[in-house]
Amino acid sequence: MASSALICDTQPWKDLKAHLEDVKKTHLRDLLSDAERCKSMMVDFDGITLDYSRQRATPQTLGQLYKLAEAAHLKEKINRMFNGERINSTENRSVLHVALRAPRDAVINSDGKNVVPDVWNVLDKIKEFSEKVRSGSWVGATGKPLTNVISVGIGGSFLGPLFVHTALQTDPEASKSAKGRQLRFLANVDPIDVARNITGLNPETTLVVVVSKTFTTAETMLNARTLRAWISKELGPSAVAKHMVAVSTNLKLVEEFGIDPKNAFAFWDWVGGRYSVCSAVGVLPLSLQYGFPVVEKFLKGAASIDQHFYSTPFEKNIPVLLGLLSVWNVSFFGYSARAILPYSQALEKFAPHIQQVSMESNGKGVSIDGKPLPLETGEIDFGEPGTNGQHSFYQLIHQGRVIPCDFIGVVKSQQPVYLEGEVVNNHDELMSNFFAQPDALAYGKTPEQLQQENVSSHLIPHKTFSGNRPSLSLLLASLDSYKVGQLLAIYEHRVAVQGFIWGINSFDQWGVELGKSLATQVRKQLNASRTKGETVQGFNFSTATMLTKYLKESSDVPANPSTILPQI
Ligand SMILES: O=P(O)(O)OC[C@H]1O[C@](O)(CO)[C@@H](O)[C@@H]1O
Repeated sequence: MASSALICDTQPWKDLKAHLEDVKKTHLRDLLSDAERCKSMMVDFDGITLDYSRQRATPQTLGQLYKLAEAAHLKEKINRMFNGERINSTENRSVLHVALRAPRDAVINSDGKNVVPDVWNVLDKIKEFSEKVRSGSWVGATGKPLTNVISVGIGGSFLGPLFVHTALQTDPEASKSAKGRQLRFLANVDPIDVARNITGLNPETTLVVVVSKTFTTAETMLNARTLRAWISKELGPSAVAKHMVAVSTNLKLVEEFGIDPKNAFAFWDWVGGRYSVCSAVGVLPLSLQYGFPVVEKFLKGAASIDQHFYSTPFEKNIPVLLGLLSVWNVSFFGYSARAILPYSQALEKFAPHIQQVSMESNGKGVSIDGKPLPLETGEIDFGEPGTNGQHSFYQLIHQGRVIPCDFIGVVKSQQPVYLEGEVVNNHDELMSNFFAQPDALAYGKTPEQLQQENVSSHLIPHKTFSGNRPSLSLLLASLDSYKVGQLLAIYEHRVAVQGFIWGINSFDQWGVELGKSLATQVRKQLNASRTKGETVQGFNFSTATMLTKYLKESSDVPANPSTILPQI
């Protein structure tokens, strides 16, 4: 790709900097008194309402952000992504997670080849396999049906599927079809995680799905070897063929591990790990748990947003609006964090997933051409479901630092509870908070209001809320598998929009490599010290001292214990 100007050197960027000073003059509570402005800041699409009227922005800000999008060639970049161009230039790969949820008859090319038939071959294979396992026609080595699944993977091979699983558990249709089945996730290399995962499970009725794009990730491979040993010890080595399957782009390593390639489910290098939940990475374990039809609905939800993102003018395009407003908050206001606050317990794993999608994608220091960036990209994403978060970190959000918030609410509860004699049901109670918090942040409370309430003067400074704190609200009609797919795709594309505007590569992750290679050196040292008694060398004073202490104090841990971890 030809080298291009940094976005911060363009005129629209400079104009926005100047405009910022104007916007800062008006408090959000005054912006909110303009009903016409608020009306123009609401978008409805396919059961989703976005209200961004509580952003510190005016219609003029939006106009200027569209000019910025033009300067960043946003539309062209979106098209290049959908056209399968190799926009992940440092890895020379296309970025085609949208193909994973495209309808069977769609045509999406990578290198001149339509990838959609390959996608559907794997989906059909997953459908067939998961139906066999669920119906009991595929059984374990001792002839028992496999009712439990442990999905072994980390990062993108874990967080997305966990988020979707946690959300689907509360969907009545999905939970009905999951009856009698369990799905667990093993990610951490901490032995506690493997011990917790196998606790209460019988290997005779357990299927292990090893999920790794590369099939080289240290944590996943060690956990996979540990579970292989657990199965072999209990059922004999030949049981592995019936009890272990894999999801990977590296089918050669899958075979070398001892998993029959017939039981491997492929995906492709044009799917980034953190964008892989719609590939076999998520679709296989979720189909085993809920059945393929439920997962197909989830894919259709994501596809509905893909279409919306691709074809809707920016003024009504939810991921584009969200992306532009995030750039506005991060790069102009200098707000470096973003809170993701779903008022839905079913979405408790949404923020952890988006943390990876967003922070691994956009936490970059150079432009896509390799030029050092004079601006910060990405933001610190964190979040918890409301109302739990209100009793935890909201104090800081209300009176401490300014952190733009995403409030996500659901109109119809998945599992309504009504108490006799109470008019406001439990979901109404939850949603009362969803509606109240954004206004509390925006309006705040002035010293004059407190005086009128006869608050003692020494408490007035403590009870004052400055307000003027931006948020946006996403209201979903329900939270079935279709909506979960939509929500996922909205955030995936929002992150891409931010990266496209900042002019970075949102699809590589070189920043995770250095720590991995240093861990390899430490691992070698531990091995040499434990097996040959070699002293610690080649590390700085601090690391050498701590490592030596660790080796000394863990010397009573046997190097090669012959038993598999106890269950806890
Ligand atoms: O699926 P794999 O290849 O095991 O990788 C797991 C994760 O590790 C990372 O490479 C980061 O270390 C992520 O990008 C990826 O999702």
